[in-house]
Amino acid sequence: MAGAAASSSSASPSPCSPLVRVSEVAGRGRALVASRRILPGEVVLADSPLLLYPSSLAALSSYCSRCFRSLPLSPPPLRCPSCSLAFFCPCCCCSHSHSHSHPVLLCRALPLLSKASSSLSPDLIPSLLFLLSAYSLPSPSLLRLLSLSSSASASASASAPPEALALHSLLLSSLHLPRDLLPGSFSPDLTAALLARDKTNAFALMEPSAAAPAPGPAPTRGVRAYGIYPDAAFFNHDCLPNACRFDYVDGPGDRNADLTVRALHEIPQGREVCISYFPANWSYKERQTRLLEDYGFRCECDRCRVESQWKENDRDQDDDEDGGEEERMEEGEGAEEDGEEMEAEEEGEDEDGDWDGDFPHAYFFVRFLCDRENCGGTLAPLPPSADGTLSNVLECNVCGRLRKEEEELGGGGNGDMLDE
Ligand SMILES: C[S@@+](CC[C@H](N)C(=O)[O-])C[C@H]1O[C@@H](n2cnc3c(N)ncnc32)[C@H](O)[C@@H]1O
Repeated sequence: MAGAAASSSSASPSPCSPLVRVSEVAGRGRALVASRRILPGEVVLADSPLLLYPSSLAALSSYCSRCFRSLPLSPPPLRCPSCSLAFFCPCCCCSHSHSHSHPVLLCRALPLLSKASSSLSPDLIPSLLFLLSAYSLPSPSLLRLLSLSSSASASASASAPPEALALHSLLLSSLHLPRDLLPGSFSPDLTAALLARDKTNAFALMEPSAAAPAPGPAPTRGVRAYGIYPDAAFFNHDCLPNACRFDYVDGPGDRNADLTVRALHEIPQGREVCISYFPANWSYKERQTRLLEDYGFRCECDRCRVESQWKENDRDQDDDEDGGEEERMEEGEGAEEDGEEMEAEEEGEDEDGDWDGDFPHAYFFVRFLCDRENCGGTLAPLPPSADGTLSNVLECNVCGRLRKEEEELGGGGNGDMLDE
């Protein structure tokens, strides 16, 4: 289960939550560690984005370019008068000055990018949108972005990797961006450093799920935007996380694009708080491949230690049952695990609220993995009430389904669905 105890603390930045502090953990870099006992469902962190950027050019006409809410049909959204490609919510976002809502560099580049897009691989567009957004940041935010970790593989080489050089020259050649619009720091090395931060730290914000989820398989949801969150970027990964993240981008208020991380179960003081960087039902092979390629480390969590001992046949079978491909730190869209098989092998909880035994993920799958077909989300309890009363309702962070927790697990069912 998630989280080695932190070994030593450092003078790292303080996160915006009193529930966690930044600590150095051997072999894992900086980590977020519980500064007190955290209750099931408690909000560990609510973090505002340092940077948000659209996932594609098509997303520009569906989501406000400032707050990334879905654009309403009425009253009509405001089209950016300069680039004509970006839209803004009619009320709150139009009232911001144009340069605040839509940075000049991005605004000037979008028509050029749109024109060039037919001759570019679609895979390059999100990276170009990221670079344009990052190079539009004010210096303190750019420095903050660069202070985040980048995966070992990206930072291992002394010179900028070829993909970064190609993207850098695309900004200059295909887009013909005027030099005077680019910051003085614009360089191939900086482009490479920014791309490495994006790869290691970006969270995907999903397209909205249905307000009242219909029964049956979860519909496939694309990505509306990517965000970099300066404090959430300190969460390390665990294949059996003790927390998971939620976003409510279409919600009310001016912090709609915040990322909220809630505890799945009680977390003792001093324990590292970890999330999963992708759907928890991914196979051992998929997890290890993604973590090595995109995050530069080999996972040695309890679950991986157990699964690394499995016979190849078992693993292949496991791989066949899993599926789905997601980008960045995202949960959802995986295929189902065999819940019945997992239930039969449940293990017990130790005194720290972690699960011991040879098969530590059995309990996790039964209790915290959404069983809706095609979902792959993680379930976390709703936050406790003001007087500390724990909620017995679990919310899925992908399909949004609410499920009432059973008094005891192992009764064969998965609790009552509240929203069917
Ligand atoms: C989003 S950052 C997390 C914060 C990071 N540890 C830091 O020092 O800023 C992701 C990076 O943290 C490290 N990391 C995350 N989870 C890890 C784990 N379970 N084991 C080892 N390293 C991990 C990897 O270097 C990864 O590329």
